Amino acid sequence: MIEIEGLTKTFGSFQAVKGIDLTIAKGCVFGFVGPNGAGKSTTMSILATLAAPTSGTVKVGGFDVTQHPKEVRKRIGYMPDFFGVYDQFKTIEYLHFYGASYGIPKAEREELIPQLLELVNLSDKKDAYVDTLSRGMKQRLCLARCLVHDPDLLILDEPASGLDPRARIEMREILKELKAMGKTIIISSHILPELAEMVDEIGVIEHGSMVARGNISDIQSKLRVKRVLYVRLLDRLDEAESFLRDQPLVGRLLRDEQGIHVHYEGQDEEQAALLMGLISSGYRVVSFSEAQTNLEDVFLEITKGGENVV
Ligand SMILES: Nc1ncnc2c1ncn2[C@@H]1O[C@H](COP(=O)(O)OP(=O)(O)OP(=O)(O)O)[C@@H](O)[C@H]1O
Repeated sequence: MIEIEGLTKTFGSFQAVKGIDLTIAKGCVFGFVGPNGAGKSTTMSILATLAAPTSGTVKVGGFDVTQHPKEVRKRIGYMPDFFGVYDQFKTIEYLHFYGASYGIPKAEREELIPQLLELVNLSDKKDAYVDTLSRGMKQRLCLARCLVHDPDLLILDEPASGLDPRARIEMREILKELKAMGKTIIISSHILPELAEMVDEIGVIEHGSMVARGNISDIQSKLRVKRVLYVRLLDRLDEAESFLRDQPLVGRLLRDEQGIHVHYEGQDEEQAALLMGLISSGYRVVSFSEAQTNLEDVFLEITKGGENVV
């Protein structure tokens, strides 16, 4: 659905995008993650035909964004990070306005728009003025607007930003439905955990370069992000702590009342040996488990200085 090769974009002497290659298959939900100013919006606006590449090629559904922008526009729905919503419209009028702009006949719109409102959970707000909607509702309305012409690809720039947890869950559920309808979705965020729950794959961009790409667990293992083990003991915590400190591959230790968090660089084999060592030394281990690696840590690890190129 998306083929990007050697994409660069410069503004004056500043290079915002520095040679990105990216292929996204049809039906994939792809998360584009990176800190503020990394180049996500620039790349997405090029995909949406609103900015021209400085060099490289970008194709959507086989059509080049520079040579065939109209063909590309038919196939995409673009939700920018800042959008206007024409406050004087009611929700339903707003969607009719966009539908008409795409040349959809009135009779067709009469059928389509209630379905779209249903999809984004705004049926009960159809007669509300747009300026009375909450931020989450406006985001969902904007998503419905992107869908009026039934595009194959959705380009969503930070659709969850500024939403409370409940509104984020709603957005995630809608994206799931869109995926089930066969849409390809590229979605950006500067918060990795926010995306992790919604996407099949992620690409991490920093300073205009793609520094990592894959599914979350691939990226974690490629970066060999340290495991964090939690060892809960019945007693002798002080002794266990110094025992653990002397073991190979053990990093930072953090104590709480019942146990010890162990930053550990070993793999499964070594981890099993560590547990055997504790038990054979007489420590009464209640539990020995791998704590979930914090995605925020993974993200910081990937983007520190842009040197961890995967
Ligand atoms: N029209 C422009 N003129 C000059 N510089 C620009 C322009 N648009 C973007 N930039 C610069 O390009 C870089 C990338 O910006 P971009 O908006 O793509 O980042 P982003 O990853 O989307 O960040 P954010 O999460 O803050 O939206 C930034 O340093 C930005 O200041």
